[in-house]
Amino acid sequence: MSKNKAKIGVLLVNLGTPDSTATGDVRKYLREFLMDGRVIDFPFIPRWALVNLIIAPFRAPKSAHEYRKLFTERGSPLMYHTVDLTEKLIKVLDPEKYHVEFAMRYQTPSIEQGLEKLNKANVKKIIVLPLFPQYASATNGSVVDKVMEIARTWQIIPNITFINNFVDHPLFVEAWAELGKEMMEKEEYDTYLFSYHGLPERQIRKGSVDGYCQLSDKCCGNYTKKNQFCYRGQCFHTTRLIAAKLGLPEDKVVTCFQSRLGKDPWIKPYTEDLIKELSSKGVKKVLVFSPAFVADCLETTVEVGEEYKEQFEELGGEKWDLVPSLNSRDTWVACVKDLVEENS
Ligand SMILES: C=CC1=C(C)c2cc3[nH]c(cc4nc(cc5[nH]c(cc1n2)c(C)c5CCC(=O)O)C(CCC(=O)O)=C4C)c(C)c3C=C
Ligand SMILES: [Fe+2]
Ligand SMILES: [Fe+2]
Repeated sequence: MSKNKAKIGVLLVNLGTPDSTATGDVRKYLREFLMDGRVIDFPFIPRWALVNLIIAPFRAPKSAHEYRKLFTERGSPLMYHTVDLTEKLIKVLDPEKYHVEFAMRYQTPSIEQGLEKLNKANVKKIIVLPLFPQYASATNGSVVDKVMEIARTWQIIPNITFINNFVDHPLFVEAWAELGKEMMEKEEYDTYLFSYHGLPERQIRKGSVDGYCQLSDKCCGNYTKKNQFCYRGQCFHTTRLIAAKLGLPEDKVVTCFQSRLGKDPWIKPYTEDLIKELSSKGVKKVLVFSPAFVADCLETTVEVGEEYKEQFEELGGEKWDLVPSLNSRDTWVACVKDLVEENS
């Protein structure tokens, strides 16, 4: 390819993380994140009041304490794993064809900074890959919203392709199966628990085609064109694909949802309820997957790896092992490469 030919721009977008574990930085992060109307989908005034009068003042110190357990000498895992993934992707993609940048939906580096770099490089097209395997308005939808808010101010808007979700990409499934297999070679487990980030039920209903999703096993238990964008349906589908790849017995596999915030109903079953149920049935050894995340972060390492583990052990559980996330694992890098190339 000629050196003068315009390249394709690739923007990987992850959620974002506080700049440091200082309470002020955590508060700044929470404010930006939770004031997004796709995350807390209330009208502006009630959202502003909830975030600024309740969540930011009271939650920020508690969250900062949690982030102090998570950060390493390289900083936030969510950030450095995204950096590593980007660097590895640059190495495997054709350098004459692609210009790769990464950004965070909240805080830094911003989507605006990432897009400006691609714009300055005169790319002919931009592929945006939100690093969330299952589509949700609060994550992938919000990335699309932000990219368009910025691009609409440009005089020339190149072609922009958004990758909506990648739950059934074979290399995504393969990467999780490899990780699971590595854990299963060292230990035997009674139960395989798949814990996904939760969402308010109303956000699923708002996106439900013809009222199809009743938040039951009947609708979310199948993956069809009616619920192809239903977050809960996609999570159950992810579990089925990974479990099938690993040959796990169906009656040993459970799916649940973590991180509920506030009093409104979130999608069920809640992870903490399932832990109680499993313990009461005498389950002792659990292998936990968290495939709504592609990098280790607060939600995996601290919430699943420490807090839920503690709950399980207090109820008599013996083993609660968390499968590490995809991070910058080779099969995952190959998956991202393929997603980029097939959308070029
Ligand atoms: C209404 C609140 C929230 C919705 C909806 C929500 C959806 C959602 N989030 C992720 C991924 C991540 N969330 C993370 C942290 C986090 N999430 C919320 C709230 C909602 N998320 C809060 C308040 C926090 C901050 C932490 C805390 O104070 O407990 C993270 C971790 C970031 C890190 O720095 O490590 C991720 C990743 C998804 C995939 C999702 C919808 C499907
Ligand atoms: Fe979240
Ligand atoms: Fe459903």
